[in-house]
Amino acid sequence: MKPYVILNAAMTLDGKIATKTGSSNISGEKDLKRVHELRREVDGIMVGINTVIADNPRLTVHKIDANPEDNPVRVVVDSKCRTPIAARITNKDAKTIIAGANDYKLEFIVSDRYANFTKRGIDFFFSGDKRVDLKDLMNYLYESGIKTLMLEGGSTLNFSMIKEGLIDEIRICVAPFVVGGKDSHTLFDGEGFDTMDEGVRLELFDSFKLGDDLILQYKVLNK
Ligand SMILES: NC(=O)c1ccc[n+]([C@@H]2O[C@H](COP(=O)([O-])OP(=O)(O)OC[C@H]3O[C@@H](n4cnc5c(N)ncnc54)[C@H](O)[C@@H]3O)[C@@H](O)[C@H]2O)c1
Ligand SMILES: Nc1nc(=O)c(N)c(NC[C@H](O)[C@H](O)[C@H](O)COP(=O)(O)O)[nH]1
Repeated sequence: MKPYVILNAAMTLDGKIATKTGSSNISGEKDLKRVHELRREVDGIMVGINTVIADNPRLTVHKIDANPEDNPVRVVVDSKCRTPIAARITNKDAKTIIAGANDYKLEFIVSDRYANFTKRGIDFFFSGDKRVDLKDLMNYLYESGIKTLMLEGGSTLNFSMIKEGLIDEIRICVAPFVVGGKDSHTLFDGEGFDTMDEGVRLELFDSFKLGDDLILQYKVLNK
């Protein structure tokens, strides 16, 4: 079993979710409120380790009225357990799970870092050898009570998740500017598919303007 997974992201018209320097201020104010309403609705929110390092996000509901119990469980996909101990996702505002890979587990669980994380109440889940096995992780999260999960990037994790058929819905904010750059991060990076035929098919079920931005909502078809 797996949670119902909604990928949410903001991109420029040219499909970039961050520049090569990591600059990623894309959504307008109204879209940020929409994002926080979605955060309030879901049981969990997941990002890749590079997003934690680049953005130091809180992953809590803080741009709209909310109670502490509205915060989703935060999940970081972090094979080598590189999450900085001072990262905001380690604070007490919400529960946090770090998902690591088995090849790095033994060394990590005897370290002072591990002791520090567990002292802060952070949970760990290990699966896969060099990279986190995302199917196993989804099953673990579902069994832990996370029935709906918001995926908030970045590009590499987004591609692995869609390639493995783990994304159910995609909600995209398209902002009215372009930044270009072959080294910018796009909505889906990873290794990509070789042919268009292999592309994951989507069905647009809603679209609307929000402030200056355009919101596109898709169901994922061939999972
Ligand atoms: N505009 C937006 O909506 C938005 C949202 C989130 C992130 N971002 C941007 O995305 C950038 C980071 O994206 P990224 O692609 O470098 O990193 P990422 O956040 O996708 O993290 C990827 C890392 O996760 C780890 N990982 C472990 N198991 C994995 C697996 N099975 N599949 C994939 N990854 C696995 C690996 O260490 C991998 O390098 C940042 O610059 C951030 O600002 C933008
Ligand atoms: N929807 C959306 N629009 C953006 O313009 C943007 N940069 C992100 N980026 C996703 C990132 O994971 C974090 O949402 C932000 O870094 C905000 O951090 P908070 O958790 O609110 O502290 N997401």
